Amino acid sequence: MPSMPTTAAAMASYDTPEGVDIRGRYDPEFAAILTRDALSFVAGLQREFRGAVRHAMERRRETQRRYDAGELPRFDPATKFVREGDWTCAPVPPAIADRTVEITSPVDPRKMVINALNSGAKVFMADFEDALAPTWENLMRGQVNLRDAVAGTISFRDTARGGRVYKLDERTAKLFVRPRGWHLPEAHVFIDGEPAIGCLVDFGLYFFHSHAAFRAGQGSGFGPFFYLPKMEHSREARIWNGVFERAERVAGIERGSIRATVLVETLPAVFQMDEILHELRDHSAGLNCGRWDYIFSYVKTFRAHPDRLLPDRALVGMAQHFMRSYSHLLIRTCHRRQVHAMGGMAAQIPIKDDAAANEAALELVRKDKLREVRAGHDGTWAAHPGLIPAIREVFEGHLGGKPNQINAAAAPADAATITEEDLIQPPRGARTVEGLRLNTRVGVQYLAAWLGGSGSVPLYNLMEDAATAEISRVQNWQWLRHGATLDAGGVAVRATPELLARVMEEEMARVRAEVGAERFRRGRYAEAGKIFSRQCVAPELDDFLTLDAYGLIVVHHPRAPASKL
Ligand SMILES: CC(=O)SCCNC(=O)CCNC(=O)[C@H](O)C(C)(C)COP(=O)(O)OP(=O)(O)OC[C@H]1O[C@@H](n2cnc3c(N)ncnc32)[C@H](O)[C@@H]1OP(=O)(O)O
Ligand SMILES: O=CC(=O)O
Ligand SMILES: [Mg+2]
Repeated sequence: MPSMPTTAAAMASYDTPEGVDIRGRYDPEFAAILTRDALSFVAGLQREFRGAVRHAMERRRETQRRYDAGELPRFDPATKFVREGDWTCAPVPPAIADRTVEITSPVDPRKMVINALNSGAKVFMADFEDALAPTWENLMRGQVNLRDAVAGTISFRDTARGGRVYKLDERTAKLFVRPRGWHLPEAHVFIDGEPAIGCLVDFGLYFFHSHAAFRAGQGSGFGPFFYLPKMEHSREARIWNGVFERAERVAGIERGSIRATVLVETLPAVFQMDEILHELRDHSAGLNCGRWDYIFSYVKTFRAHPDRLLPDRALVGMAQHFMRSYSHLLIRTCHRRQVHAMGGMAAQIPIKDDAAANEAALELVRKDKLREVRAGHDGTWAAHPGLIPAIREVFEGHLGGKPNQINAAAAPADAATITEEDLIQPPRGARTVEGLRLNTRVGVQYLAAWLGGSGSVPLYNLMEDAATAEISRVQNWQWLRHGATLDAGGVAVRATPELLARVMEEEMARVRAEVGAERFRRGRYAEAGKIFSRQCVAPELDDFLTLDAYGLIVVHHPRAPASKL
């Protein structure tokens, strides 16, 4: 735990407008972001949209209660006219016609932001969401990094690498920024006595400081560009559209300047893709298959349906019928509406110490990307710069010089006839105690890293972030809740809290041996183990592990009693 600040800088405070209270640490660098005008802009967004956000979150809970009572997600008969209507989204801005390879990374560390912009990818998605633990320090440093990246002045001197200096190349990737989801509060910024809505802080501060430089540079007259996560219904897209319109009005820039790609990464949202694009039609930059959160959402949506248990996490890939159907329908929907249909993230990352294993991992990435481009995706994600040459080769080889396949109206043959049943068909495969062990080992290590301030980490040669960790948590919960039968090397055993307790003890010992006693003691592994166990056996499934654990990373200055958010 950091001690109370005593320097003059730490005793200074932010210059805030009426009704705004900053409870995060003071830092002169952060103060250049948290200016009175920028905070007034954020407060204006909060005041205009907080009622609609509250309502949307209540509607999520209400809809979930219906799923819990046995209803299945489906297309909404009331918006059939939108799905069947002949409309298109606004033309794609020339600056982002080519999005064949997009790299993602958290908005901090600074070095990673520079590396991502220089990586050779067409787009860099800078993340306040799945890849970032939303500590005050991470969020504010992230804002500083983004401002400097758009200004073109970002640089970094790496003392750990003999003082190597990082700065931007001549050509860089186009920047997209992903704010947090609607559900997350920002407990270091209070507006009118309540925590601000996290994504409005992320969006508002970045937009305020960078829109002019972005449009003049990166966006060639358009922008800034965004990725929007975890929406469940088009009413949530309508709120974002309102936020964009307000921002454009306040900034005095043309309507339709801001563009955003929506991640279709919840099960309810797949039934709303046309409706989401329609709400955002003047601000849309297409849809993306956020496959990891989508799997998480499948479990969450069907939490009360014992007939829809997932097999081991490693078996829930894009070849499963419900996943393939989702990706194919997304491609068809986007191309009908003349916007990009973006593919998702393969979780493999380079393996440094084993050439054969590295080649095998790269081959899996190539296969995944080939499937995507053949199906009609216009671009895809990479988690690491080392994957970009292989992914570019696959996409550019297939597109033959075209920036995308929107006008080719590419879509798989089955896409026009995908049914509600196709989209929810239970995945097939074995459920094993080994799967329970792996979920536990990965979930605990991810949570320990997240509590320590890292939101994306390499574990067992895969990239793990909040979305992939959520699958581990909810899958354990689901198996325990419904007493799933698991295979233990040919013997059938039932998933029970007692089994989890035993697995937890053994896996904690294994993690301790793997990371070493010293790192285990200094890290927050024991605390993470307790939280993860509690979440797996909770009578009611927690909506988000990051929301449940958020209070543990909130640090108020001057120190207030522990947050009870
Ligand atoms: C489900 C989803 O939402 S996916 C999207 C959200 N997830 C992400 O964005 C995860 C992005 N990826 C990462 O965070 C990282 O690649 C990790 C944590 C998985 C692995 O990171 P590391 O262990 O640091 O990787 P590694 O040691 O191989 O890094 C080598 C170099 O590549 C750089 N690098 C690694 N990943 C990235 C990245 N995504 N963007 C930019 N640079 C990167 C490192 O900065 C390092 O640079 P250096 O040689 O100049 O020092
Ligand atoms: O955000 C992406 C995902 O797969 O989740
Ligand atoms: Mg996600």
